[in-house]
Amino acid sequence: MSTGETGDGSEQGVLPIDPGAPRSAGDEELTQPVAPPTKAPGQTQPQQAQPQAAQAQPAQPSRPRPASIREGVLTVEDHLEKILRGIGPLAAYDQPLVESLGLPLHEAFVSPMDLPLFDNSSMDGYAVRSEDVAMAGPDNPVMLPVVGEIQAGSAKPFAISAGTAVKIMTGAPIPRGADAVVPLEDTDRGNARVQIFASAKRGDRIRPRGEDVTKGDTVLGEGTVLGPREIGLLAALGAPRVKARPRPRVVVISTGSELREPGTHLDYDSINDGNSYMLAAAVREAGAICYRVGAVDDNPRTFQRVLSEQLVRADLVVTSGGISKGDHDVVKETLSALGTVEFNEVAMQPGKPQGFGRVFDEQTPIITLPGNAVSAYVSFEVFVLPAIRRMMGRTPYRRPMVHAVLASDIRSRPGVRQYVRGVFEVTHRGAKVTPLAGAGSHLVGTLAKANALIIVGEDQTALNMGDTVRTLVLDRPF
Ligand SMILES: Nc1nc2c(c(=O)[nH]1)N[C@H]1C(S)=C(S)[C@@H](COP(=O)(O)OP(=O)(O)OC[C@H]3O[C@@H](n4cnc5c(N)ncnc54)[C@H](O)[C@@H]3O)O[C@H]1N2
Ligand code: MOO
Repeated sequence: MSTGETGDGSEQGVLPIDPGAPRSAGDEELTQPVAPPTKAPGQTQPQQAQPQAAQAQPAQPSRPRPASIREGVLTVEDHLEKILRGIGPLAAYDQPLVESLGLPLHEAFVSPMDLPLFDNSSMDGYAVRSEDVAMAGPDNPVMLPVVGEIQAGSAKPFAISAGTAVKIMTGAPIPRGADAVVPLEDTDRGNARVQIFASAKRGDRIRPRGEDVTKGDTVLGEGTVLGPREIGLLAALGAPRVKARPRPRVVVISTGSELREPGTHLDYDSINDGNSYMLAAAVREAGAICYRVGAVDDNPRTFQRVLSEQLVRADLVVTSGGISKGDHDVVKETLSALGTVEFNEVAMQPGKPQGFGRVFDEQTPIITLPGNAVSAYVSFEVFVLPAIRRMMGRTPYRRPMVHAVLASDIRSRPGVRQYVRGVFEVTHRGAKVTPLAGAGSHLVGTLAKANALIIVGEDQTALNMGDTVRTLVLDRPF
């Protein structure tokens, strides 16, 4: 059995797309214009195109809503759509080549030159005229005077005349008049004169100009995700920079007066700030640049000050904690007052409380995640990862789902989409996923054992051993 990838992870087929990326059916409604890059004082990268503010563009219920979801609760799709509508692709500009690793090429790359750029030798040996060595053999050496030596990088324009040879190194330009190279091993390696013990045909051991790439060829299409091979090719073609959307700069802030920096003293009532490290790593894994801000306490003034200080370097802010129903939910309290961030209950577990909007004059997008570690992780996977990919112009935005056979029963309550931690493996019988025991949103030990999230739909209350289930296989590049 194959692992049956089902394409984009969207449940109902809505795949919002950025204007620069290839389109597929159903994308039109979220196509947005991209403004030219602008630079605010102190910014190191052009700002992202400003799409509609979240509150100005309420999510349109564009697909059937599972019947079991309570009124007033957003579906996962609704919340994701709201985020993707509210966060546009960053404006593309020239990126240093190595920095472009993992970014999609903004426009097709047309080769400005032939590769190889000139006929050159594929071996160390002697450049000759093939007709001069046509009769050469082990018992019938041909003796030729050596009129010079050409190394790779030698600028000397060489030409040979009939009955002569030039010593030549791998990669060096073939002198005019020569049409073959005899390798050193088939000669006596002479310097003034050389004995040649093998014949050579026209073109032997010559790498001809334009053999690999012809000037004017489209060598990399628009949207090609740049890896080491593509970057190597671009450099070989003389491009020190390449046009791509930049890596988004994501500021990660965790909130909670109980949080301490790992490695510092813990009182009986304090815990280590695991989330900001987990989220920072996830941001980086998604291909973005992360600025991890240590934990801030539950004082709204502190939170507001830290947030506003950070915006100068943020294309996106991600917070964890402080958004549920408690008395000291600092993120919700502070940002609700601004009126540009909406907090909702989303029909998912873990990850029920969520928020999204824009903040301050910069109108920087902010995604607020719940504080429970597993909730923060799952929320990142479901909402932040697609947003980062959209900013970079990487499609699909969402991780493709994989079908796998369930190894033990799962029970769920109706009205929420459950993301159950599991272990995915491919056995000789096909793809299999085993749910891990322990559903608590605080269980980071279990989270670290998982490599997959099993999806239980909103209207499903049970998945049984042997069922084929939808699974997000984590950590896989896509
Ligand atoms: N009365 C209700 N209480 C709660 C509800 C509810 O609906 N009614 N929802 C629960 C759910 S579900 C979640 S999820 C959490 C989300 O709460 P917050 O986003 O406000 O998060 P906090 O209260 O700040 O923290 C929750 C939990 O996570 C720990 N935490 C927070 N930050 C970190 C961090 N950076 N590293 C490690 N652990 C962290 C924190 O200590 C708490 O234990 O609310 C439920 N409550
Ligand atoms: O929804 Mo909370 O995220 O279950 O723990």
